[in-house]
Amino acid sequence: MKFYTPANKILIFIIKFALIDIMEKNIKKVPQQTAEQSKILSKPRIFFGVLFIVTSIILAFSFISYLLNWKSDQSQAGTMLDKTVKSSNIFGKIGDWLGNLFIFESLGIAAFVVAFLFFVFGMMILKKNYFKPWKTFGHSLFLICWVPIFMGAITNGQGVLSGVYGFQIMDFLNSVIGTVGLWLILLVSISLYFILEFNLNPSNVKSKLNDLNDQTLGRVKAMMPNSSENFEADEELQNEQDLSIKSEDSTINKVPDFTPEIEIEPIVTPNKTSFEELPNINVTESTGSSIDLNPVSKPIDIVSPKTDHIDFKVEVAKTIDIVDESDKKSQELVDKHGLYDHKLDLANFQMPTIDLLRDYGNEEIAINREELEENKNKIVGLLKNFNVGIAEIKATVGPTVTLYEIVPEAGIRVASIKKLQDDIALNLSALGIRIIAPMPGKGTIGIEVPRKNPAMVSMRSVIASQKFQNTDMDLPVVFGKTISNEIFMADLTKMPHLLMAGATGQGKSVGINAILTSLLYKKHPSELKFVMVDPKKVELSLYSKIERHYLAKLPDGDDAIITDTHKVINTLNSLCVEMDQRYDLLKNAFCKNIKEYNKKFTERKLNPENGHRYLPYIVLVVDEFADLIMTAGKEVEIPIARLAQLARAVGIHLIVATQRPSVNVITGMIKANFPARAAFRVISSVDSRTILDSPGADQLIGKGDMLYFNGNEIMRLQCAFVDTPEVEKIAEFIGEQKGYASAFMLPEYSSEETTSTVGAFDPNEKDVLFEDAARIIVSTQQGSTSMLQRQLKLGYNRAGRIMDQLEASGIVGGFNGAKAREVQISDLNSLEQFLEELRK
Ligand SMILES: Nc1ncnc2c1ncn2[C@@H]1O[C@H](COP(=O)(O)OP(=O)(O)OP(=O)(O)O)[C@@H](O)[C@H]1O
Repeated sequence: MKFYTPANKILIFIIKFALIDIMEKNIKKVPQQTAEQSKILSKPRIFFGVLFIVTSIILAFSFISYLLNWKSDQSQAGTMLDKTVKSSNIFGKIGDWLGNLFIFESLGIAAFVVAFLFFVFGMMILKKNYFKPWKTFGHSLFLICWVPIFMGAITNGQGVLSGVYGFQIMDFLNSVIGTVGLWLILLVSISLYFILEFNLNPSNVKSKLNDLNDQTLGRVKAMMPNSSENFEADEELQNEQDLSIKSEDSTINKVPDFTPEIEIEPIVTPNKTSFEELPNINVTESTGSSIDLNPVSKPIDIVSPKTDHIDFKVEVAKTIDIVDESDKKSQELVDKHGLYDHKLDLANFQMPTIDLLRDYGNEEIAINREELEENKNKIVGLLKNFNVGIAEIKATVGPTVTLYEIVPEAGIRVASIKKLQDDIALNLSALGIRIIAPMPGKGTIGIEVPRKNPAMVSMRSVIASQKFQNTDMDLPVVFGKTISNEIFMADLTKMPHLLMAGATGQGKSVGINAILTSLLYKKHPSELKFVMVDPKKVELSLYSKIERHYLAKLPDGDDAIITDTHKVINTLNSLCVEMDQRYDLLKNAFCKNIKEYNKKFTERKLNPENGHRYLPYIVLVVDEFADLIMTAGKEVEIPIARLAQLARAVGIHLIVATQRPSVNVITGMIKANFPARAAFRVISSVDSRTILDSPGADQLIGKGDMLYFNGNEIMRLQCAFVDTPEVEKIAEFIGEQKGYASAFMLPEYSSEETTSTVGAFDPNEKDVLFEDAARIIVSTQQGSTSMLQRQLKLGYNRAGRIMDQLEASGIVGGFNGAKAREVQISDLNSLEQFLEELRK
């Protein structure tokens, strides 16, 4: 079968041209370009645009004509130059040739898709963006592949509907997999296509049908009288409308007994709510006219038929128009450039694949009936010995723990069962017995008994689960499975910070890796950055490979993974600066949180020239917090507490882990701001109380057995297991892909001791960019080195030197801690005079 048929060549040419056009569009995202400029079409564009559209029309009509006459015309092959032979095609022999080429010899009726592509392409060249290029080409390609084979299967190659291409592939498939297989492929592929492309699944279709139903019902209801009062009113209205039809030349204002028909545009609901308290005013929905929402709009007079013609004036507040104006601008930008795509810099970035995670294979929960029966008998027997009668007992088998739920007989006190925890543990001779009395929301008492042969919960199984794959959480963190074997996930943005504790060797590092892995599997590098603090130096070092993709660091930081306590202090303070800057951006954009802000930015409602940028989430991971507190104390505690208190709205979240959850490490200030806690096995019940405010973590069995407290209730989970080689593979997979030029730069922060006193200003030694920098600083009124870095594309050291010179010359004030320096000159005119003076 020939691949390079003329039809295919044309298709390839179209795709190439489309790619060039799309790339051109992306490159041309220059904000200064005005809407007018972009609308002007160059002559070649007009020529080629029209050429493509005309070609598409010729193709389409030739194809239609060919389909009607192909039998009689096919015998004329090779008579192109013979004037005596006439063709019945609307475009003569050329039309006939085109039809033969595209329909008979290649694609069958799918040739119309080619004609359509010519049309789309012509439209794109003329900058009429009615079609989304990628989607259109995607759909077209699918149809070009699928339709001929399908037609071939239906017609069995008879006629021209399948074309040679369709028939040959159908024939080949038929011989390889048989007719049933062929139909199966066709049906599965078209179903998949609809499901994936149009998100058609039964629930979706059902909800869409429901919506449609609701809308229709709503409309019908709106037309129906819903009370006798309304009914009467409607009758009156009907009478009055009849009247109004009779007196055709009367107007609303002139005729008192006339109820106006007002069509409310979709944004203004034809509301009963705003009008129903007014007696006898009927507002009906109709088509044709609309309320003018312009500020100059005439007041609308609504005349009530019953109340002696009291004028009711509705005026539209002018502010609506202001919003409309800015919305219009952003809409224009969106129409021109599309929505802002934060992934564009790393558009080809591939998310890690599931096969990077190991399949451990032993995840089936094998129910050992003997063990269950034995434990049940022991529990019942023991409770009986202590005169605790049981009405019912039920067991739920989880990966590591079996939960026995008992309903005690009437009159038994819960406290008396709780007291028996140690006795039950002794009797079952098992570690890790936990009694939950009562089980929240269940009316039972739970006894968790560890299983003799626990099942492994692998990271692979939880990442591959539908629950994780289909989640719409902003920062989904999958911990593992609950004791009823359900996958447990939580949204880090809702936590909003997580405190983890666990004695050494109990699964804390695996837990951190599980959290990081789940985020890496869901978030694009443009959406998420990690700040990693690892005083132990070995736990998080694996992640250094993803520095240019996912890590954030200080401008002068050598390693993105911070191991030095002094640098930790600077980084935490720098995060506080980032937090403050983000709050300023949110304030200027009138947004309450990062989600709203990023949405506005994506919709091009925020101007990057005013400092706005797409804000990735930042997750700070501290592996050994106790060590930091011991070496740096308050210097670390204060910024951590500040971040924990304030940073959630601006997308900065903290995960702090410690081996020793003692009160001098997890102070009241820290604890109060970390509602979500995860506890692996700890040494004593005092530690358990420090981390969870209740005992229990000391009763865990280790190896990822954990308790998770979400602020309300404590849940027992089995943490998913992800081994170091798996994390290494994921980091390698990401690290090998194209990344950003460097790690995400946090704002500079230098502690007071590190900023040297700035000497006297020497005009001869000033940097060549000194004046430009001064203009930027004065025009923005922000004395920030990182802004200079960004605007002038400088390294940190040079920008810092220029800032020192600006300070020495008196243009900016001294170093101001976490805040930007004060700018001493208020406008550009004064600055120019000042620079003139300096030049003398
Ligand atoms: N979720 C889990 N499932 C199965 N086994 C686990 C799980 N988590 C941890 N383990 C086992 O426990 C061992 C120790 O885990 P991990 O390294 O996470 O401990 P740790 O608490 O971080 O210790 P340290 O603080 O000393 O680093 C692992 O090597 C593994 O064998």
